[in-house]
Amino acid sequence: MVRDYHEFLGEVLVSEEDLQARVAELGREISRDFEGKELLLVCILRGGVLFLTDLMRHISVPHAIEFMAVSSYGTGARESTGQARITLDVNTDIRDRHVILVEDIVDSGHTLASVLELLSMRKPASLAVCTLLDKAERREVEVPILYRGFEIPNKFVFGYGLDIDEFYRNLPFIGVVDLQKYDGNAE
Ligand SMILES: O=P(O)(O)OC[C@H]1O[C@H](OP(=O)(O)OP(=O)(O)O)[C@H](O)[C@@H]1O
Ligand SMILES: Nc1nc2[nH]cnc2c(=O)[nH]1
Repeated sequence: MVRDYHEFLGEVLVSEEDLQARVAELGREISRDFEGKELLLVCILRGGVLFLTDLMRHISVPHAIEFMAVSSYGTGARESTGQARITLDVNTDIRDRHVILVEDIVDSGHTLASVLELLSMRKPASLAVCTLLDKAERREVEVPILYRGFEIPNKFVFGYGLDIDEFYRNLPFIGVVDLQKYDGNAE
């Protein structure tokens, strides 16, 4: 049974109000930076979906959207792993286009590093990263982040696209998981 998140919510790290305000700011910033141009927003599934759909409502320059999926291997569901493999590629030619990668969170950096390596070989006009959350303390490979919603501490978070064991992505805020309570009460 999927449990009520109140049973293991440590704290609300970013409220719905603060999230929405920051997403709107990022959208305005991107719109200013790309004025007169056309954009391609590439969302990395699945966590980035809520962020993408809110962000694009605040981007006033013309933009198309595409999706990629990456699977990582290794240590366990709540640890990043150092290896990432593209399992779903964009469905369009990105050559000479202005591309922004949209992510929910950058942790070790391996997911983004793999995607950036692949896409940069295809010679886009520009390639930038927009992430809602940056867990900078955990970085293992440097990745260039142009647009950043919030830098967050090294805690496991959920909500607004981010899952715990695939659930809770629908919550409108970012919460910290109290892992002792979550794992301790697991069936
Ligand atoms: O910087 P990294 O250490 O590579 O971690 C970041 C990645 O981890 C999460 O995806 P996850 O693999 O949990 O998939 P999901 O988005 O489908 O939940 C997140 O959405 C990023 O893509
Ligand atoms: N749900 C979730 N996924 C992540 N992937 C990397 N860090 C995190 C995190 O804190 N929460």
